[in-house]
Amino acid sequence: MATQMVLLNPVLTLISALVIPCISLVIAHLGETLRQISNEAHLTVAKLSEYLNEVLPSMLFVKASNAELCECSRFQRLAHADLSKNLRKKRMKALIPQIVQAIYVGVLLLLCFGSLVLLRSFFDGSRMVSFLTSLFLLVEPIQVIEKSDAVELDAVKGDVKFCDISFKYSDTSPLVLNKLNLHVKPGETIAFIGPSGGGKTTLTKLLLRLYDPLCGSILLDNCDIHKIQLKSLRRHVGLVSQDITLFSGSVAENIGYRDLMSKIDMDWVEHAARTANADGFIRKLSDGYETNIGPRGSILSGGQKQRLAIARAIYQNSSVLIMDEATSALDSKSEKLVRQAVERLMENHTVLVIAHRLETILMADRIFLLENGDLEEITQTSLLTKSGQYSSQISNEPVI
Ligand SMILES: Nc1ncnc2c1ncn2[C@@H]1O[C@H](COP(=O)(O)OP(=O)(O)OP(=O)(O)O)[C@@H](O)[C@H]1O
Repeated sequence: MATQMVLLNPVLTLISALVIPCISLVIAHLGETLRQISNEAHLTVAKLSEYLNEVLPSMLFVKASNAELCECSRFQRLAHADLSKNLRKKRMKALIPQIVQAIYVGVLLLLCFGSLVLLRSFFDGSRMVSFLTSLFLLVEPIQVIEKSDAVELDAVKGDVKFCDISFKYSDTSPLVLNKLNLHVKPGETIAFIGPSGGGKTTLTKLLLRLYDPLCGSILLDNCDIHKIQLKSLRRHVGLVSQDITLFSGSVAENIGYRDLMSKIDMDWVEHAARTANADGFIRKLSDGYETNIGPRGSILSGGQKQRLAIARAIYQNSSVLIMDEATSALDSKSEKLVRQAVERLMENHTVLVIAHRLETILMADRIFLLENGDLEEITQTSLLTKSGQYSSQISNEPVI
């Protein structure tokens, strides 16, 4: 387009070349302003939800302390701050395309007018239209500031690479991870052990892109996770969390959580439950797979909850699984059923497990000690000889 413009009229092209960077600067400035406003809006909504999470479960205490009015006004203050920040964000979002378009139209009109007045003699109408069209097509891509080139991954083998990863939670806090490198091959199970606060959970949070590393990159099947659509990344990387998040709703809805907004595949739900050793107890519930398990799965035992969480991971069918091993005590029969389910899970997935039980650690292909931001591979033998040293994190007993 630029060549075409030079051929049509070099003088006007020169003028346009001066104008285009100015437009880019204005657009970049608007984008930066929007980013700042968005950040502020995220903060206010975070404060509001933090407040609600704290106060709603303490309602009994609030009432007993006659503090309803005080809490009501605190809520109103936070809600109002959130509302005004979000309205500002919406206004800015709506305004930016209008401003950009107004600038384009203004510049085009200026160019039309200038060329008519100054160059009428050697710049006819058709050449003029051709020039302006070329200019428009040239400038158009500048506008795509919000378009993402993130890719969607269809199938993933489960190859994960952490390359020179460093991370800290804030500018003032110390490094949690320090130039850490790890290559996990497809189908491998890696156990992470280490002292509390060593950074095991943080490492897995980076893989899920809950946080971005300070430097370094994480690759999934050799594709930088920054370049993968977040939705796609989290479809391929599943999480079985330690606190076992179950929701009020039917067993089927909890297992088929991934498809809650579409159609849950009941055959696949039952397959997942069978693989996770959960089918037996589910069928004994009053309504089988349609039984409502109550808030946070309150009608289920600890072991049943764990098997349901594993069934959900199997249903999700992610190639990579992050498992933060639950530490709650189970009786030996239940413990065996859970262990079997975990073993089956490990068969078909790349698994990164934050392990607390010695048995789980020994099931892994490789074991890594994460301490003071560094990762050190240790063999089973040295683990067993050193087990006294890690005894606060590892136990043969189900409880740490
Ligand atoms: N959201 C957060 N903001 C600030 N610091 C955090 C946050 N989460 C964790 N940390 C800090 O980062 C460090 C690593 O925490 P992390 O949860 O990754 O450790 P961990 O090895 O998983 O510990 P544990 O075995 O006790 O779960 C700790 O010092 C912790 O205090």
